[in-house]
Amino acid sequence: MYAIKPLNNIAKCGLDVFNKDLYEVNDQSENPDGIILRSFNMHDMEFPENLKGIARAGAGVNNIPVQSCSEKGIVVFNTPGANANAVKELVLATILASSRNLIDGVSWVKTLEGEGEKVPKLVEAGKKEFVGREIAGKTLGVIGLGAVGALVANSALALDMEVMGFDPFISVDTAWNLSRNVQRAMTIEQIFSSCDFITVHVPLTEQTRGMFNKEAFSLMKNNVKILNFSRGELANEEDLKAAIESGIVGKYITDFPNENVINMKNVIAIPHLGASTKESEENCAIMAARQLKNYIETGNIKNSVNFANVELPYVGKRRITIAHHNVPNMVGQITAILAHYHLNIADMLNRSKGEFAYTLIDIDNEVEDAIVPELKEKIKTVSGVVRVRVI
Ligand SMILES: NC(=O)C1=CN([C@@H]2O[C@H](COP(=O)(O)OP(=O)(O)OC[C@H]3O[C@@H](n4cnc5c(N)ncnc54)[C@H](O)[C@@H]3O)[C@@H](O)[C@H]2O)C=CC1
Ligand SMILES: O=C(O)CCC(=O)C(=O)O
Repeated sequence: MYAIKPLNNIAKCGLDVFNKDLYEVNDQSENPDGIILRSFNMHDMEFPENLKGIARAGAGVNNIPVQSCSEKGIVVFNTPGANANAVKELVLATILASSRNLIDGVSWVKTLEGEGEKVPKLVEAGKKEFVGREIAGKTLGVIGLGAVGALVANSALALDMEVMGFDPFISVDTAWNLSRNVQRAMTIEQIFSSCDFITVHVPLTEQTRGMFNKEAFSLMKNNVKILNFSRGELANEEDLKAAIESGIVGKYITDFPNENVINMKNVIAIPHLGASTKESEENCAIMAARQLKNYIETGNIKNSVNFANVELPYVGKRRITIAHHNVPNMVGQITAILAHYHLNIADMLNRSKGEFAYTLIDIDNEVEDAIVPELKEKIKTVSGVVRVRVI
C-alpha cells in the first residue's frame, strides 16, 4: 500500500483517483509516499523518508522548497493551466468592477439601511460619487503570457480593450494561442509607461520579487489600475503605498491581502479566490492526483517543476529509476553496475532539467527481490545519485 497525505482540502474527485486497494489517503499519515496540496506552506516541514512526490493542485510552487526536494530526489508536480480560466474570469470581473467603482458603490448602498422611504432619493443624489470609466479603448498591459496571462489578453481584446503583452520567455504553445492583435512590448518599461490597467501573471521568483517598485511606479501613468493575482511579494509594499498616496496607482487589486495592504486606501483585497471555483478545484485535483499516481506506480514524470518529463512504456520485468545530478558519465557508471549484476537493459531514457537529471531503465530479465536492496545501495554509491527506486 502507498500512503497519500493531503495538506489542504482537495476536491474529492481528485482523491478518488487513488484506488483504495493500492492507496491509503490520510491527512495524518506520518510517512507518506506522496503529498497533495494547494497553498499549504511546506517550507518548515521535514521530508518524510518515504516521500517520493509532491503534487501541487495549482500553478504556483513558491510554497514548496523545490531545491531541497530536488536534492532528495523528490519530484514536485504542478497542474499547468488547470485553474487558468478561473483566474481569467476573476481578473476580467475586477477590471470591470474597479473601473465602475462597483465595490465602493455597493458598500455605500449598504450604509443606507434604515433610511426607509428616503433610500431611492439618497441613491440618486449620492451616485455621482461613483461615476466610472468604460474599459473599451483603454490599454491593458499583461505581464507574463502563460496559461493565465494569454487567456486574459485574448478575452480583454473581446471587451474592446487595447492589449499589450510582455513575456521574454513565452512558450511556443502560448504564442500560437495568442491573438495577433495583442501588441508585443519589448521591455517591461513599455508596459509600465503606456497602460491604463496592468495585470501581472508571472511566478514569484528571485527575479520577479518586488517588480512593482519605486522605479516601476515612477514610469506609470497617473491613476493606473494594477491587478495582482500572482503573488503579493511581487509588489514592494512601501513603494506601493507611496504610489497610491501620490495618485499614481488609482486602484490596487490583489488576491493576496495582508495587514499592510488592507490598511492602504484604494486597495481591493480579495481572499485568494482566483482559483476558487468548483471547476478549477476539480481540474487541479484530478490532474495533480493522476500525475502523482502515475509517478508512484511507473516512475514516469509529467508536469514536474524540478525534473524533466520522462515517459517510457513499461516493457521490462523491473524498472529502475534514478534521480541524479546532471553531470557527465552518470549513465555509464549506472549501466556498469547493472552489468556487474548481469542485468540486461530492455529500454532506457535519460532526461535533464537544469541541475538535475532522471534516468529510467527497464530490465529485461528477472531481478530477484533478494538483491534489490543491495543493488539500490550500490547505485546510490555513485557520486551525484540522489535517489534510486526499483519498481
Ligand atoms: N490567484 C490564484 O489563485 C492563482 C495564482 N496563480 C499565480 O499566477 C502565476 C501564473 O500562473 P500561470 O499563468 O498558470 O503560469 P504559467 O507558468 O503558465 O505562466 C507564467 C508566465 O510568466 C512568464 N514569466 C516568467 N518570468 C517573467 C518575467 N520576469 N517577465 C515576464 N514574464 C515572465 C513565463 O514565461 C510564463 O509564460 C502562478 O505562478 C501563480 O503564482 C496561478 C493560478 C491561480
Ligand atoms: O489553490 C488555490 O486556491 C491557490 C491557487 C494558486 O494560487 C496557484 O495555483 O498558484
